[in-house]
This record gives sequence, C-alpha cells and structure tokens, in this order.
Amino acid sequence: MSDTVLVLNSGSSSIKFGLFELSGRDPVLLCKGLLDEHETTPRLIVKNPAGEDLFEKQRTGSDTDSDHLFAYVLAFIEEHFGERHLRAAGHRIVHGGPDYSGPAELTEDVCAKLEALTPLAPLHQPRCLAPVHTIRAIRPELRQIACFDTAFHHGLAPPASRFAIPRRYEERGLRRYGFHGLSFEYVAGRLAEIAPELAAGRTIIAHLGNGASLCALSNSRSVDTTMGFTPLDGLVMGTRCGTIDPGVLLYLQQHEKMSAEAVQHLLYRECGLLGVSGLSADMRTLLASGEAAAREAIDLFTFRAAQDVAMMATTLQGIDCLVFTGGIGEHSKEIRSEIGERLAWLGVRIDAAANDAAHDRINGRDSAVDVFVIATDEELMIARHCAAVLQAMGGSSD
Ligand SMILES: Nc1ncnc2c1ncn2[C@@H]1O[C@H](COP(=O)(O)OP(=O)(O)O)[C@@H](O)[C@H]1O
Ligand SMILES: CC(=O)OP(=O)(O)O
Ligand SMILES: [Mg+2]
Repeated sequence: MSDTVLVLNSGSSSIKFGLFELSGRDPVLLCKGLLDEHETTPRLIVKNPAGEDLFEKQRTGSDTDSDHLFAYVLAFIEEHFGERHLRAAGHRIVHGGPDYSGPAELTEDVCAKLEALTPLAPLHQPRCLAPVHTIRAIRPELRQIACFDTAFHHGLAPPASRFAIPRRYEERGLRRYGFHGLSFEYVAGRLAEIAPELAAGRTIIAHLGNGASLCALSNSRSVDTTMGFTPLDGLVMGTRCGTIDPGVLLYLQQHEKMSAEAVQHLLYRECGLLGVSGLSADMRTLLASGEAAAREAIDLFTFRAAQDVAMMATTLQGIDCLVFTGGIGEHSKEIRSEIGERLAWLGVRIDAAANDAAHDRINGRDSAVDVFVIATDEELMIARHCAAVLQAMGGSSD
C-alpha cells in the first residue's frame, strides 16, 4: 500500500490542491484540482495529471462556504485513492513570521501562533488556515504540515531585511520577511537542473502572478526580495499597490478620514492593475483591452518590475540570469518582452521566436544575461517538504 500526501495551496486568487504518491524518489502527482470561488457558481474541479477532467462539483444552495468543497476533496480522495494511505495534508502557509526556517507540524498551538500573524497577511493567512481547521474537524487523526512562503527567505540579513525605523520596532518583528518562497525554491531547483552552470551565479526570479515579487539569489539562496513585512510591498500586483510612499497612508487617514480598515481594504483589494486600469485585475483582460487606462496599468506594471530587477541586481552586484514564472511570467510573451526591453541597458536581449515558444531559454545569442521561462510548481515543492518531514519522523504510518 503506497502512501500519499494531500497538498493545499491557497493563494490570493485561487485555491489549488494536489494528491501526491510518496513511494519513489520524488513525489508523483496522482490528481490535482481547483476550488473555483466564482461568486455565483463556485466549483470544485478535479483533473488527472494530464489535465483531463475527472470530476466536477458545483456548490449548491445549502453549501454555504468553502468548507463543503474541502470536504468533497477528502471524499473524492477516499473514493478514488482510498486503497492508498493518506499520511498527511501539506499546506502552503503564506506567513511564518520570524520563527520558521522550514516546515512545521500544524498543532493547535502552532495554528494559534500563525493566526496571530493575520494582520501581516490579511488577504492570505485566514484563507491558508481555513482548510487546516476543516480537515481537523473531518479527519482529526490526520497529520497536517505547514510549508511557509517566508521560510526560503529566512536567511535574509541586514541591510536587505531592515527598515529604517527605530531598532525597538525591529526587535518586535518589524522587518522584511519576503514571500513566494515555495515558488522561488522550486524554480531555483529547476534552474539548477536545466542550467547547472548558473546555479552558483547571480539570478533574479520574477514570480509574476496575481501576487508578484522578485527574488535575488546568490548561490541558489535568497539574499533579497521585493516583498517585505507583508505581501503588499514591492511590485504592482492584481489588486495590491506594491511599494508606496508611506505618506500616502497618513494622508488617507488624516485628510480623507479613512479608517485603518478602509485603508487596508483599499491597498490590498482596490489598487494595482485593477485600480489603475479601472477595468480588471486580470492581465489577460488588460492585454486584450483597447482602453488607454488598461495600457497605462500594463506600462506601470512592467516599468516597476524592470526598476526592481535593477534594484535586485544592485544587491547581487550584477545579474547573470533572469527567470520568469507565475501565471503572467509563464504565459504572457508581451509582458516578458516589455520587461526585457526596459532592461536592454543591462544587456538583456529576449529572442522573439524563443519567447513565443516560451520553452526554457528565451534569451538571444547577443544577450549578456541568460533568460528563462520556468513553470512554477508550489504544490510539488510542498509535497517534497512533507515527504522529508514524514521521512524524518520515521516509517510509522500514523
Ligand atoms: N495567457 C496569459 N496571458 C497573460 N496573463 C495571464 C495568462 N494566463 C494567466 N495570466 C495571468 O496570471 C495571473 C494569475 O497568476 P497565478 O500565478 O495563477 O495566480 P495566483 O497568484 O493566484 O497563484 C492573472 O493576472 C492572469 O491574468
Ligand atoms: C504571497 C502572495 O502574494 O501570494 P499570491 O501570489 O498567491 O497572492
Ligand atoms: Mg500564486
């Protein structure tokens, strides 16, 4: 009887899951799915590893929240993969605070500690922790493991980790943590497989999805990143503002008389591509639109991404390799090309045909920088961490 692990990845715009078999050297995907939270027709979609539909469940009138869809995920696994032994549920937890440099078992105490970090990731933390409670209620004996977005950046040190505020606040945890670590860790691993000669070099990974951030890697380790204390910092995102003059927040509170809650809602949910375009947070919609405001939102997105690549390159004292990943980074040749053009002064040259094909290497022969497109796989990274945790705990099947 082979062992399996269920992986849940709750992002800001999607909830994905995967069931992995743990018998071999690397976890193998058995099925994957999506909890589509569309307002009127929320759905659970399950696919086989080839991407073909296996099952679909629409939430009905009596089903009031995502809990029901998680319960269906567990029931589906029991029905179709019940002969295997589900050993653990692994969760992407966006904020791990200062304490976690690796995965942790989700005991009640650990959950309470992570819940206390909600103000530092209000869009994500409750969504990440909700399935932990649901699964505990249905399968209290099932081991649950947290894999943190922040853990990959745990080695971040001053000055990269520091804000220019009085030291007493830093002692209370006000520092830069960084996020998207599971994605950066996976992509760094893939890059080392595709181009091992670059693993020791200076690499910048651009995770461009609904949330977006850059990571500067030296010797495959994170030395700087654009997200900070919260996943609000850095690049322009779907609905988040990214880096902003803190004076704007004071102005909104003092002169527009906005409450702290209203400012939080504005900065997390109404800014970014949505706020500037007035149209959509979805890059596909903006690229297809002929409206001037949509173009302006795209220009701001690529302008700020290129500016911050230069900032990361300063940390690294140069750049050998640039990697695009995330929904936009993997799928939009226009955005890759526009960011590449803004970085021409750094010697970046993207080859048009290779960029169209979007397969691994996309730089031209005359490029001073190696440029790649690598599809991220946060679920597989979580499954790998869980496999290591379970192995360290020993072969027992509890
Ligand atoms: N073909 C495409 N062209 C441009 N953008 C795309 C394409 N496919 C997906 N995207 C964009 O990717 C973003 C979502 O990224 P993703 O990484 O899946 O999100 P999440 O952060 O929720 O994991 C959306 O803005 C979406 O428009
Ligand atoms: C940390 C973060 O922004 O995650 P996501 O891209 O899933 O919103
Ligand atoms: Mg994501």
